[in-house]
Amino acid sequence: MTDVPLKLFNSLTRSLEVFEPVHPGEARVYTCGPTVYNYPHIGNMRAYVFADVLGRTLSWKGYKLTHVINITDVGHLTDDADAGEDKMEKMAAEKAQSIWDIAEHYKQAYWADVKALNIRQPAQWTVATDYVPQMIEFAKGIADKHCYELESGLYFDVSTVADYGRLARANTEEGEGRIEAVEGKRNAADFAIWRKTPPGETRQMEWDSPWGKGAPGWHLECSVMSGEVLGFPFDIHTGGIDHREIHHPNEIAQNQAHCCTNGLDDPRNSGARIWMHNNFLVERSGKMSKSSGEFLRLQLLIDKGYHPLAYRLMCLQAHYRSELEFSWEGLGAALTRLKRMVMAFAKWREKLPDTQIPGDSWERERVTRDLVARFDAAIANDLNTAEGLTVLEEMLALKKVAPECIVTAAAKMDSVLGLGLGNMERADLRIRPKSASITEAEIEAALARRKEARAAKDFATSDAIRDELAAQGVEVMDGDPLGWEWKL
Ligand SMILES: Nc1ncnc2c1ncn2[C@@H]1O[C@H](COP(=O)(O)OP(=O)(O)OP(=O)(O)O)[C@@H](O)[C@H]1O
Ligand SMILES: [Zn+2]
Repeated sequence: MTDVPLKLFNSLTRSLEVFEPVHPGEARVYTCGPTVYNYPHIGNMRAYVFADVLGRTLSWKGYKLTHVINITDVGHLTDDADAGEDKMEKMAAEKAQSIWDIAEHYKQAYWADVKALNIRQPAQWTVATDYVPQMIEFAKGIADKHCYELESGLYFDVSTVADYGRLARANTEEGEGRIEAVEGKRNAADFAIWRKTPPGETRQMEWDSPWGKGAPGWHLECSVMSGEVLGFPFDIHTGGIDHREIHHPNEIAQNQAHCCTNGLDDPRNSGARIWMHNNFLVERSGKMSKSSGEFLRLQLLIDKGYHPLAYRLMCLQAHYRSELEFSWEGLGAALTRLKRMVMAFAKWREKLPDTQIPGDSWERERVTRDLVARFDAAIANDLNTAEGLTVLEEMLALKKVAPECIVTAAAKMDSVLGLGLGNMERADLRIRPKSASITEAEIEAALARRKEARAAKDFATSDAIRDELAAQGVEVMDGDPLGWEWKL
């Protein structure tokens, strides 16, 4: 069944590669986590839905997965390169709160979204500020050969490693034109691995180091946390497509320097074998961003009555390497599709015999075996979740198949998709929008009265109830094929 080799798109080579684990039978994955200076927008969450599907796929393929996601609570500047202020310091100043409080609040908010989207818990969440001593050690190890000191910090000289910027395929001479000119920098693309606190200033977060009081650079953080927990080289490093341009090339440069110093002599040792990137969720007006004022949070979707897993499904409908445009209509369509799947699955579940069903029951029938194999081939082809979904739907639409075969095969497919079909009822998908003035219980009570009136052929009362509900924004849907009866 799981014998189709897993192929993944490696951004380093810009090609599909068969996954060959560094450690037989294992898969070690590092995902760049959020900078917890603000709520994540749903675009950010696309990056974690993608990483989650990757992890689930590796588990499906039988690898023992170790997944690490970090929490950045220091060092990420308002520009990915060396320009601007520390995002955390800036927000703390704006809110007149301590950075630690800011970090805690937004980390919890992020975790709430992770849970709502059925993103599995990684083996470890690494928090940047817990690893500062290791970051200093790492920097000390590469400082002599690869770095130089300026007034503002310790800088990495990108000309000291072979083939810098190959991930971005950027022209390093121009440094993409985004890198702030710092007096004394040897190459435009050189970056700070340690930022000194300017004389006369105190930062809320600062540590002593051989280069003076200061804070680690954002790129250093991810090199250190990934190497510490997973060991170089590990299998897969993931992040959003923007990280392909600056953050990950800089991580790679540091990893190369570190690995060479530590006897892993290949000058192109990038730290991770495969680098994978999800494309952006965009709005009609452009890339979604929380730096630009109003932004879409998962909670806003819920407040408007959309189940968060409809957003997960929306992500799965697109390939992770394609841009995905967000629209409310698209989200509504995803919710309807999810409802259909949940209801179809529930129908099969109702038909199950009372006995305990073995998880491998799907292997008994040819049709479910074939469909699981097709699902496997889709997912093994660089995570083609869109096709995986249609295979699942095709199976749920079958007739005259033993229900235990369908239910176990669907549960198996859902272990990759993560839609939670097994523990959802259609009523769970009906969320009352925050703006609604009427409660679900009130709606249900009104509908029960209306049903009685109709049974008694009292159509005047029945119509009056419908009109009352309409006045409160509730649309009664007689004969709704999905059996939803009402919507707000
Ligand atoms: N619109 C988007 N669609 C998909 N992924 C995104 C989008 N914007 C950011 N990401 C990814 O989300 C993850 C978390 O990013 P992070 O917390 O650093 O947010 P950010 O870069 O400060 O956000 P923004 O720049 O949108 O304000 C990263 O992997 C990043 O590449
Ligand atoms: Zn990172």
